[in-house]
Amino acid sequence: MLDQATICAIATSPGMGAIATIRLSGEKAIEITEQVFHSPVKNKILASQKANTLHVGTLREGAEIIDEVVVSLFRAPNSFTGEDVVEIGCHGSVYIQQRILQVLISHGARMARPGEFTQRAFLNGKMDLSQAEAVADLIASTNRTSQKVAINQMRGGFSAEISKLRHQLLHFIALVELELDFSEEDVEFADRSQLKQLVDQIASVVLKLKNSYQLGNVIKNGIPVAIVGETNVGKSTLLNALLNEERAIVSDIHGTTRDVIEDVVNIHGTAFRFFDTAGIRETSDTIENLGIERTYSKLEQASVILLVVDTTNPLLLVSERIEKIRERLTDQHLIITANKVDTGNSETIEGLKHLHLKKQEKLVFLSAKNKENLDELITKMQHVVSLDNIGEEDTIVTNARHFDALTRAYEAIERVQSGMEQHISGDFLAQDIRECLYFLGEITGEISNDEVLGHIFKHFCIGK
Ligand SMILES: Nc1nc2c(c(=O)[nH]1)N(C=O)[C@@H](CNc1ccc(C(=O)N[C@@H](CCC(=O)O)C(=O)O)cc1)CN2
Ligand SMILES: Nc1nc2c(ncn2[C@@H]2O[C@H](COP(=O)(O)OP(=O)(O)OP(=O)(O)O)[C@@H](O)[C@H]2O)c(=O)[nH]1
Ligand SMILES: [K+]
Ligand SMILES: [Mg+2]
Repeated sequence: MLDQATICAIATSPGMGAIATIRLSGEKAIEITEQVFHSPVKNKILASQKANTLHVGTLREGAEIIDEVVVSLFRAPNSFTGEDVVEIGCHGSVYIQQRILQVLISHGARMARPGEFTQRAFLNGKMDLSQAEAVADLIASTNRTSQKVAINQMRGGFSAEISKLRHQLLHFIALVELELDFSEEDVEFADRSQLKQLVDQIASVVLKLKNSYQLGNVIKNGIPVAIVGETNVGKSTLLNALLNEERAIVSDIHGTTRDVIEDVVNIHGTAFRFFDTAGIRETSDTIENLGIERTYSKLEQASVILLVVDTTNPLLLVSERIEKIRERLTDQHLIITANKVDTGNSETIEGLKHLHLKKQEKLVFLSAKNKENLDELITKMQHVVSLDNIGEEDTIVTNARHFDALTRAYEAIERVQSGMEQHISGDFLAQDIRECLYFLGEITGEISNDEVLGHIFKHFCIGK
């Protein structure tokens, strides 16, 4: 339900910058501003100004001037929210911004809830729900890839795909219903092989979208990289070097790291989520063993494994460690990171150079302590999981809610597919198709309720 109140909020980051923007939206946006704004132009009335115009003047409380401001006018339905919108550009002082908010509220506006401007844009049909959600993703984007995916979704890329699917599903229902109409005359009107082709095509698109979430999750949360190896090989030193920060404790004591240490860093536009882990060794220490168990579980969860080996150790030992980890991997990429080349054993280094690498494997020699050759490691990590080839047109699902809906839509489609194999009658097929439509409608917000909407918009920032 859309309430009629005129809402206001600071749209810019509080306490930062020379200029701040306060935004009002609603029927009384212009009227309320009128009462506190004074133009130096004689007899200028905001109410009679054209849409999309700017006006310089003073913002006052009674006779007192609070600030010199620029006011921008947008008129319904041509605004971000679809309502009358006024933006007040004032000076960046937190005190001034608060005073202006107070004076607007005392003239009848109320504070906007988090995400309420975007929620109104959705309720007024300016955008669908997945586009509104992309606004939040865009604000939170930290690199080129997450920005690209969010802007594509905000501009309706995902919505267009869903809408295409909806049309195909409706076409399917129409064909099936045609068949039903003629069934008494025993005519098989809808060519079932054509129907089958249509449903298979829909299923493959839904599956593609659903599966893109694996990549979408990586884009949103960073590529998971586990740093593993024996104790004291320099895993924590490597983490610190990659983060450029003394994040983990480094010492020459074996078993220094006990728990998983996690941090995200943006390297040349790609977010990596690193996990420094407890060194693997035989030990009777209970806590350390719990830590080692966590190391193994991170090994499973990561897409890239940095296996750190210590080149000051004998070749045989190092080779044995590599083999042990290889045995445990499924489809993760392995980068064997031969550390401590500054004091390394030359026989070990030579031997490693001749190590036979499998398809998903790479080898890099470096010194974590001296930050020597880190660039080569970074380059190799980027090659391993290249996100650069995400095209402008590719739709990538990054939102758990969408993934959930797609999963259920796909289940419904699978029921249609198996129903067709069993020559089930058209009205049962149509029922599952309608269910599929329902779940797709949840993504765009055609199907929604206050609870779902409340949950989505409360995670937005205030002023958005
Ligand atoms: N000052 C300001 N900057 C901003 C926003 C804003 O609301 N105000 N935005 C807020 O997110 C973003 C830009 N998005 C916007 C999207 C639509 C409209 C808008 O007024 N659309 C109307 C009118 C279009 C027209 O005049 O051609 C419309 O769609 O009908 C404004 C901003 C980022 N920068
Ligand atoms: N010479 C040299 N020493 C290094 C290098 N990298 C790490 N070290 C040293 O190796 C020792 C162990 O380093 P850590 O980073 O704590 O090793 P770890 O693998 O995290 O150890 P655990 O957490 O105990 O498993 C420290 O004394 C580091 O200074 C390197 O590239 N060269
Ligand atoms: K250590
Ligand atoms: Mg450590």
